[in-house]
Amino acid sequence: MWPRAVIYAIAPTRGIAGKFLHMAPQSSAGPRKWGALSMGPMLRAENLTKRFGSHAAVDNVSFAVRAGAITGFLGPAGAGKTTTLRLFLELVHPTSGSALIDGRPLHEWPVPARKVGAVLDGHCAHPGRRAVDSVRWAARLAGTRTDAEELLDRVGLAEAAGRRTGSFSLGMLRRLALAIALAGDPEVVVLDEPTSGLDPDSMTSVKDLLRHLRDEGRTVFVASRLLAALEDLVDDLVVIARGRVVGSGSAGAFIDRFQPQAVSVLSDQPYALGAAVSRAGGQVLDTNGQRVLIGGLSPAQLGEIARAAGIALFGLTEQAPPHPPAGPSAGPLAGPPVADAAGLRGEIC
Ligand SMILES: Nc1ncnc2c1ncn2[C@@H]1O[C@H](COP(=O)(O)OP(=O)(O)OP(=O)(O)O)[C@@H](O)[C@H]1O
Repeated sequence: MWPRAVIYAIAPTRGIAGKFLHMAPQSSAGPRKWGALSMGPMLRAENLTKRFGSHAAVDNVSFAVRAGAITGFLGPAGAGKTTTLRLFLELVHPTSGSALIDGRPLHEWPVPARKVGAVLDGHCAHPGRRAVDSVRWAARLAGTRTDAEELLDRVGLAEAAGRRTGSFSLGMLRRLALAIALAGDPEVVVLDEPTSGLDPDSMTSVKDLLRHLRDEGRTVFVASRLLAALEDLVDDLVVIARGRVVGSGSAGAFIDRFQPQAVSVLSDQPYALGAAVSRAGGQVLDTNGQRVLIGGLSPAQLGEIARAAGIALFGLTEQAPPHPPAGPSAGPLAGPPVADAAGLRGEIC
């Protein structure tokens, strides 16, 4: 069942490739699947539980992540995303159940760094060491011949390759962490909030890199609280709340299913915005001073259109559909759908 408290917002980003995810059902009345079965899984959680004392951070979770796709792991703060990633990486041990990578626990792979590269936070290099040396070191540990300079170039750190990382910004450290994770030429890349704290250009380049990794045939599993951070990136989604998977499947189908019918925005150029919207095939449903109600476009599309036209948007709000989607598990969306003033962030909670 989708919980009533699914609140969401979508950033002004491009559309999503509609692909499918294979997921092991948790029970007959278990989490919602909105895609069809497809390729075999690369990551699989089976009845996975992790308790900290009496608290189940991850509660009997089962899901699978398709090989060769980018899968988003979406959930609010405290949902159990990081704990699940840590379970796959064997940084914590499950209370029960299993977290398998390509059918085995990570430690059973001869060189784990060649199977999985992971970034859970941006702090992974000695501050006194040069970036290029940290990447070389990681490559040496994994036994690969990775060209550290080329890899740093791929993550946008070519200029900083020779610098000691103690002076790096958060965004640079995140890129460096990604380069270190990729030094083992891994089949699977696991990332926790990889675009958090990055400026828009850095976000775009990190997302482009992740798409390249997918296009190279790697499996990318990326956790985020924000659908906006994933929407234009992921093929599939697994959604977790309060330690339980509440749904999984095609990201496009997820968005379509919960797409509101109208988007309300504030703009100091309402007429120019209306014209741009009409040119793009959307409809201006209503105007009231600076507030414009737009139909037929997602917030993501609207953001793109406004950005392309050089029009600033403020107070973007999604309007819940007047009739909730049909189906036994598609409860009405509760709470105010939110997107912040710039329309750059959204949250599922
Ligand atoms: N080492 C720990 N000891 C006790 N409780 C923990 C520990 N690690 C996580 N938790 C708890 O488990 C729950 C899930 O935490 P987790 O960090 O996995 O969530 P999350 O979805 O990654 O959240 P966020 O998006 O804020 O990082 C939270 O209630 C958290 O407080």
